[in-house]
Amino acid sequence: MMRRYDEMPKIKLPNAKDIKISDTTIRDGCQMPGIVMKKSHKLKIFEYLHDMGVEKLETFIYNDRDKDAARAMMDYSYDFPEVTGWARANPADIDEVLKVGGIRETGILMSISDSHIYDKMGLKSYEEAEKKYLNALQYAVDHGLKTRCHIEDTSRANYAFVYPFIRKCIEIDPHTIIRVCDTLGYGVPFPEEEEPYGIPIVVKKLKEIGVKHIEMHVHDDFGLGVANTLAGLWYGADWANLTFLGIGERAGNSELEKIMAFLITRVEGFDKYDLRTVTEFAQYMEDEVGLRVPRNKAIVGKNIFSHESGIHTAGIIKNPFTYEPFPPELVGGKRNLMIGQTSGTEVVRLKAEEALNELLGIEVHVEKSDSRIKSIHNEIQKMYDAEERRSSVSDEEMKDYVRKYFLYQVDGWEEELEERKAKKKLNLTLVNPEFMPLDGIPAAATSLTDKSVKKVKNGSSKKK
Ligand SMILES: CC(=O)SCCNC(=O)CCNC(=O)[C@H](O)C(C)(C)COP(=O)(O)OP(=O)(O)OC[C@H]1O[C@@H](n2cnc3c(N)ncnc32)[C@H](O)[C@@H]1OP(=O)(O)O
Ligand SMILES: O=C(O)CCC(=O)C(=O)O
Repeated sequence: MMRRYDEMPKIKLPNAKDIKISDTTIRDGCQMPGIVMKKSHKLKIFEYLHDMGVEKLETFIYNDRDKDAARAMMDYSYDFPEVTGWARANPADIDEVLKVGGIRETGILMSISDSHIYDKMGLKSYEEAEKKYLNALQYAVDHGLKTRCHIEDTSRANYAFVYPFIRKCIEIDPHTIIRVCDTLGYGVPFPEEEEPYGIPIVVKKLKEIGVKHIEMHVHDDFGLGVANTLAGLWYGADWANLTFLGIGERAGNSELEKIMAFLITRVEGFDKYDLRTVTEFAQYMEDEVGLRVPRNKAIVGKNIFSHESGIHTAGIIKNPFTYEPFPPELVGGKRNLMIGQTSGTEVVRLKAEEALNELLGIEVHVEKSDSRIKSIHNEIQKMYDAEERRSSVSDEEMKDYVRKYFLYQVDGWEEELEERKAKKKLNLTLVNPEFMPLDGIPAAATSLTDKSVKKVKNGSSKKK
């Protein structure tokens, strides 16, 4: 049977036990136009990353602001994320990393594509680029740093230069992490595609030439960030470098929360990570860092556990597994059933029941076949037919519908009530055995009516 999350088979990833996550929200994420992070933001992000179990992060060290934040992060003395540096391929930049004190690893930017070497850097040849980059790597090693070689723009580079160059990097530092930077998102996850685009082939060949550690850093310009990062992991990379919410240059980076949620829920062996704070983390980014999180954003968007359409809500009410990829608790989220244009009667029944429970203070069960449910559904549908309403029906409005159809009628409600009493058609099923109906009318309802009728007559329960 496959009717529960724990009954679903998990995917096996050959090197699952070696895979680790590094974060670049505070580095590449900060490069996003419009994002300005204060030290307090960086520290809070650092804490959230710690809660999630992220192993490492990288940070700039170019000015006192950067250095101060890096030192403050290290002052937490957390085992993880390890705070690492970021430098261009210059001894001077590496000196800045060393000046922070306490940083044991740095990334070094080694721009590898022709346009980066010749146009951006103004270098005259591959040899000149190679000399500059290897010199910086040697300098970092000589100063006792662990290294990462950030091979920038690998997916638009000439591999007749890339592979021999990387061989020389691992001669200098056999344990260096080779970061495959898909800088403009040109990579593709298809195993048959060759260099420079094919991420699987690039990663496989790097392994073949003796690279021990490979990290994926993938931009999302063509929307393939997550697919390419996973392709890298599947073919032998052991690190994924990501940003929370995918913030970063242009279309951003591959999302930390997506990769982690995928690994935790779908792949064997990732219990070490914990995403229970990510919904709150996203809210923090919205409230404090000023980033708007789209409501349909995977994993953390407000809609991720919101359901409105008839078939979906009816399924969810019976078993949330039908239309939820994982339980909301896993990411600190909350299920939200709503009534809107595409809703059927089952969700109206549930929401009516909830409204009654709240209004009456007792547990009430309402049948889907109850004609009043149909009436409420019809009234709501008419509102959408008029094409004026653009939003869902709120819980407050639902209470008004329930007052109108279950507790009294707006026009002639007394007669209707008498008629129903006479016909004994006040057919709420009252689950609470202690509840004593008063002449067939729920007691709480009678005490509500005077006030509520006035409210309805004022028009506050009119269609919105
Ligand atoms: C793809 C990426 O995300 S790369 C990271 C991008 N992030 C950032 O740029 C943010 C941090 N940057 C900074 O604070 C500044 O740019 C600094 C401190 C690094 C340098 O500032 P400046 O000296 O004023 O240089 P500026 O920013 O104008 O230009 C960047 C320089 O870096 C050089 N550079 C680019 N890539 C590399 C590289 N791989 N190795 C060494 N130098 C490089 C450029 O050639 C350029 O120098 P040039 O003008 O002498 O040719
Ligand atoms: O430091 C890196 O990851 C390389 C620069 C970069 O951000 C990129 O290539 O996209």
